Amino acid sequence: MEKKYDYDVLYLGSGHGAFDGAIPLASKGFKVAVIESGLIGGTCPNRGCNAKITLDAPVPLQRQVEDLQGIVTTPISLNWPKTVAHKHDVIKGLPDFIGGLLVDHGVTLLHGRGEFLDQHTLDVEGQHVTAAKIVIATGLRPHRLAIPGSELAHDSSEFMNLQELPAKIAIIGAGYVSLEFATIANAFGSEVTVLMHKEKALRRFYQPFVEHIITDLEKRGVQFIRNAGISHFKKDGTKTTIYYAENKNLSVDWILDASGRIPNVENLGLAKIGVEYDSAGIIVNDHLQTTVTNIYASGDVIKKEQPQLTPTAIFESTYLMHLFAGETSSPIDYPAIPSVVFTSPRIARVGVSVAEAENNPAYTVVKNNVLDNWYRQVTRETFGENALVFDKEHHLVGATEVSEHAEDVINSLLPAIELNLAPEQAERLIHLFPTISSASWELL
Ligand SMILES: Cc1cc2nc3c(=O)[nH]c(=O)nc-3n(C[C@H](O)[C@H](O)[C@H](O)COP(=O)(O)OP(=O)(O)OC[C@H]3O[C@@H](n4cnc5c(N)ncnc54)[C@H](O)[C@@H]3O)c2cc1C
Ligand SMILES: NC(=O)c1ccc[n+]([C@@H]2O[C@H](COP(=O)([O-])OP(=O)(O)OC[C@H]3O[C@@H](n4cnc5c(N)ncnc54)[C@H](O)[C@@H]3O)[C@@H](O)[C@H]2O)c1
Repeated sequence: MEKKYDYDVLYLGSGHGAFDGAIPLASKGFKVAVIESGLIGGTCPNRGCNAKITLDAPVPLQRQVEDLQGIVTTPISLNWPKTVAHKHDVIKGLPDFIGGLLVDHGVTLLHGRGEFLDQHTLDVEGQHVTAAKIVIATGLRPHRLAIPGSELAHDSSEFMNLQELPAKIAIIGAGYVSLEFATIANAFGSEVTVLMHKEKALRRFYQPFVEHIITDLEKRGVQFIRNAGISHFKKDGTKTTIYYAENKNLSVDWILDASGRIPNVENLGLAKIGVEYDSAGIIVNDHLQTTVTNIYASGDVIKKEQPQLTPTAIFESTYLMHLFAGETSSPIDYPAIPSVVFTSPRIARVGVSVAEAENNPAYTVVKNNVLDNWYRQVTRETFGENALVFDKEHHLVGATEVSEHAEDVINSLLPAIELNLAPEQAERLIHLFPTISSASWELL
């Protein structure tokens, strides 16, 4: 260590953008500290992925029972308060577990809000802490609509902690959070209206597949209002009224503002020390280095093209660990990063998008109705489409699927894309049979 500093590496934030790198770095003998103002582990374990997927778990089960009606005769009903309590049981130990891992590997945990005093010093609630290198991993927070009454709306964390599910819910926006939570709230019995900003939902996904999801949710009673043009919210006794379009209004019990997430870059002293950022996040070079040489950024707070997901944050914090340990000096080389929206059916994708491939003669797009595969008849799946993108040598370079098993299909196909497998190499990968993996691999 450079002796003049308290630590070799100091992380601001304790999410996946920090702890996945901090733990192995400390194990290698580096002096490491993590500053956290909230729950250890950040968004994903406490109010993101882990919490959400526990609330979602009964939904695909309900769909499967629907598909197997007659074979399975038990009536199925979903219990919201018990699911929320179960979610709490699943996630409540995670901050202590992750904190324990950090401390057991020699990382110092500093509880409190951190703010830069200079390029090597942070103030943590009055304590001055110095480090040779600092990683900003402060993540995102929910965006709030800038309209009168916006304080009457709630965010995704509040939704996941609702003890009773409101009878009538409006969801603003049509991104990941909106469509996942519309699926959950509808399955648990709420009357849901999604108010879209523009014409399209889930803009990074293949639009014909996204429309299948919307059509399915509409059949289940979810209402979609495109180009809603919301002007304001107003409290109306126990209800809240949403005023939108020209002179239209909608009275609901609860509003979820899912209009996006914005980077935590304010009040960190960044401008004072010369770290550049804008409304999309912190600006970094190809070594995740900010405009100040000893300061790096990791995870969602980075301004980037890659999806702002947990696996991306893990990859970045792991890359920085290797960089700091002197195990690489190369620029970060992102692999193919898959993404999935946990609607039901799910939509998942990886690699070259269908839209890009359809406009580029270097690629061939092969579309499959996944129900043609006998294995999908086992659970009587009712819907599923998939689009595979191949290059001229028939290497798989992209895949998108909408179906109840989309996430497993994309996970199965991922090695073919990332390792650029030639058809004869793909043939050598044998999958357990019969499984969704073997059924997906057959498509190659
Ligand atoms: C509802 C929801 C569902 C999601 N579902 C998925 C999913 O299914 N799959 C997936 O891959 N991704 C999902 N994500 C995204 C995923 O949660 C993030 O990509 C991931 O958590 C990013 O990690 P991070 O470390 O960059 O940021 P975060 O996990 O947000 O961590 C940042 C930490 O920094 C702390 N912090 C901020 N400022 C300061 C300060 N000044 N001082 C001290 N501490 C500070 C915060 O308290 C926070 O703990 C979901 C997100 C949400 C909101
Ligand atoms: N399954 C997953 O992996 C998962 C799940 C949830 C969240 N996430 C992560 O969290 C991030 C944030 O998710 P999100 O759904 O909050 O954001 P998002 O960017 O996916 O969607 C935001 C939506 O709000 C709309 N919008 C923007 N401004 C608006 C306005 N003024 N009025 C009305 N609508 C407006 C946008 O058109 C868009 O439909 C995602 O990008 C993703 O990286 C991932």
